[in-house]
Amino acid sequence: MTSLTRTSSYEVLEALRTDRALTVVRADHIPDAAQLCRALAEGGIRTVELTFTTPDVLDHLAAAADVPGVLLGAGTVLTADQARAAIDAGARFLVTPGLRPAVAEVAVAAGVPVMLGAFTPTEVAVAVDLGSAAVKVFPAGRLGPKYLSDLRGPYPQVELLPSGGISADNAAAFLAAGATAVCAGTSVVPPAAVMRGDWTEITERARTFAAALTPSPES
Ligand SMILES: O=C[C@H](O)COP(=O)(O)O
Repeated sequence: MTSLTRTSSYEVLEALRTDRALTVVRADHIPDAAQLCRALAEGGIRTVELTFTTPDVLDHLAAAADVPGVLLGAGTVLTADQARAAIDAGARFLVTPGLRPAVAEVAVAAGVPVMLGAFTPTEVAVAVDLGSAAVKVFPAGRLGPKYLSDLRGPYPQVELLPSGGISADNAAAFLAAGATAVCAGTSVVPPAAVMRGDWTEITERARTFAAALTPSPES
């Protein structure tokens, strides 16, 4: 294991409640995962998810797991084997796109926070029952902030993380609708910028996104 430090659900949730954002990296190639994480942190986003759709993601997790000031996790975790491997590589939290009981089982047993994906009210309840620290609502952008506030009605105690189609243009609306934090992928971390190693662009996008999370006093 790269990092001997376990991260509790409390720590992950506190980071998300404070920063109100998580970035999702979904590129076919990452030239330098540590540099990518530094670029995001410099722009004000410290919680980063590297996904299993990226080849060699385990190597990238190991390379960036100990970047200071960054909370790094694994996303698109679909199987128990992937969950175990991600934890061994240093992932401090796991995210799934949908309900994956086997992933939840591994994470809960290892004491690693897991955020299961859900879309319907029934799935949100199942995710909580499976031990999800917070529930990723995916693809939230399709139905918009009102859908998130509708989910909050029966589940005021559930930490919801909308994902899919989130950008600087709609992030504040999702937060106002009750999201604990928003998950942004391509709008903050465009795969093309990652693949060419354009860390300046990534930092700028992170900065713009972070600034959009807090409505201006006039608005
Ligand atoms: O799993 C999360 C998504 O890949 C993020 O989607 P996005 O690129 O629309 O933000």
